[in-house]
Amino acid sequence: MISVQEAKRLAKKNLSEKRYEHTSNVKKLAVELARRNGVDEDKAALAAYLHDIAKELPKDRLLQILRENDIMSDNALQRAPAVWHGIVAAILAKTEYGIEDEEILSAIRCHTTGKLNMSKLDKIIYMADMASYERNYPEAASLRAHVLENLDRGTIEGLGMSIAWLKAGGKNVDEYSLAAYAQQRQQYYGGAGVSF
Ligand SMILES: Nc1ncnc2c1ncn2[C@@H]1O[C@H](COP(=O)(O)OP(=O)(O)O)[C@@H](O)[C@H]1O
Repeated sequence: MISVQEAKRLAKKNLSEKRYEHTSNVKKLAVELARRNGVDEDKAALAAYLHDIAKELPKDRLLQILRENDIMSDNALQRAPAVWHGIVAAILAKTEYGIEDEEILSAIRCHTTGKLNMSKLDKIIYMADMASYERNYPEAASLRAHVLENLDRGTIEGLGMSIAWLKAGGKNVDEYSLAAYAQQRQQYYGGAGVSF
């Protein structure tokens, strides 16, 4: 498996300056969240550096990688192209960078959508991406404060906000997000109804 330093170098090499800056901020928040929640900080750093590694690949290249790695494609071809880059990043992490750790691969794979049964690391990368330090939508700072205070509750808030934004923008919401949101709410708040 590659080192954190090597993952950092790969992110720098493969991403534009702006996206590298985002990635670097995701890493900072992910490591802080890992520290606060008893999660391995190196795993968080590795997943953070690699989460967007496929984001700037052209769509036809993403499609090719998904087709060539059907078994690892997590149903991508039935899902919106906007969520492909995380799945492809996990495929590259495994096949090109030798990452076998399923927790790291899962966190990279589901970073745009979440999924059922999210681990702490899945939540950390999902939320570090959504609330990273350069995000400037109005709720970004409070969402970041909330997730730093409580990972489970912050993740429910993040999933809910993302679903609401997508719906308001007339976009289809990935099934994985709807399932994650319903499950996390059920687990955290008990029987409280889901409003989506
Ligand atoms: N849960 C979702 N279901 C469907 N599409 C989504 C979902 N979350 C994000 N998207 C779409 O995927 C795009 C990329 O998401 P993401 O990787 O989180 O963006 P960013 O580049 O800001 O990190 C978003 O702009 C949005 O259109």
